[in-house]
Amino acid sequence: MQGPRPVVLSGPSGAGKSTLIKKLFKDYENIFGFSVSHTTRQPRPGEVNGKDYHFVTREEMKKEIDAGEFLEHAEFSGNMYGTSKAAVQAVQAQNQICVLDVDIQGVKNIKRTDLNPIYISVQPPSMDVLEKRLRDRQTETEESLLKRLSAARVDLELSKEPGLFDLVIVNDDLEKAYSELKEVLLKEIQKTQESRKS
Ligand SMILES: Nc1nc2c(ncn2[C@@H]2O[C@H](COP(=O)(O)OP(=O)(O)O)[C@@H](O)[C@H]2O)c(=O)[nH]1
Ligand SMILES: Nc1ncnc2c1ncn2[C@@H]1O[C@H](COP(=O)(O)OP(=O)(O)O)[C@@H](O)[C@H]1O
Repeated sequence: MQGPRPVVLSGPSGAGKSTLIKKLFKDYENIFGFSVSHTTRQPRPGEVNGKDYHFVTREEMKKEIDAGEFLEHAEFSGNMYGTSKAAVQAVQAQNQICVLDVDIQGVKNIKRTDLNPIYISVQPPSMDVLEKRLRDRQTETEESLLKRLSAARVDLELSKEPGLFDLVIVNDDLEKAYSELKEVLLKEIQKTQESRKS
């Protein structure tokens, strides 16, 4: 039997993807599995290697890309990010719903694969709110923050392409955004819960 459909969450840095994913994983332990990406950026305080990301050097990552080990990869804000085939396979081997957090280039590149996920865009209510949330998060330098805001403008423009996403969630009120996310995933969640009983 085919396993559950994966889920791709995309949208500007600071839109709330990680927050929504963390809520989902807390409420549905064992139903979802995170596709742990590779990145060349530095870990933030609290981030765990192998859990949040595989933190690697540019050389290591390039070597693995050349060896054909990646499903997709992209350059974002001066760093490399990518989804290894192993990251997705590890989740699918557990028969869990695989959740991928990728930028818009990732969305476009995944469309060329046979992954067949549900594509969801998480968007901020406005650029001003996005800037405030990114500043309040206190993870970025001024330079990195400005790069992210400029990438966000491009992202929001490109996201308007008809048919690119199955659902756009505007993350104004967190609980409302989370309900919308759960609703679109309900069928896959139920299927996965059922398969656990048999
Ligand atoms: N294409 C691609 N983008 C990724 C991947 N992992 C993370 N990203 C994206 O890279 C961007 C920056 O991520 P990160 O540095 O964690 O910052 P944050 O989104 O502000 O928390 C976000 O848009 C992520 O969705 C990946 O494996 N592939
Ligand atoms: N609906 C919301 N209202 C207020 N703050 C939010 C909301 N959603 C997320 N945040 C906060 O905004 C910041 C960015 O969210 P985060 O999940 O890190 O975004 P992303 O993973 O998309 O980069 C975090 O500090 C988070 O706590």
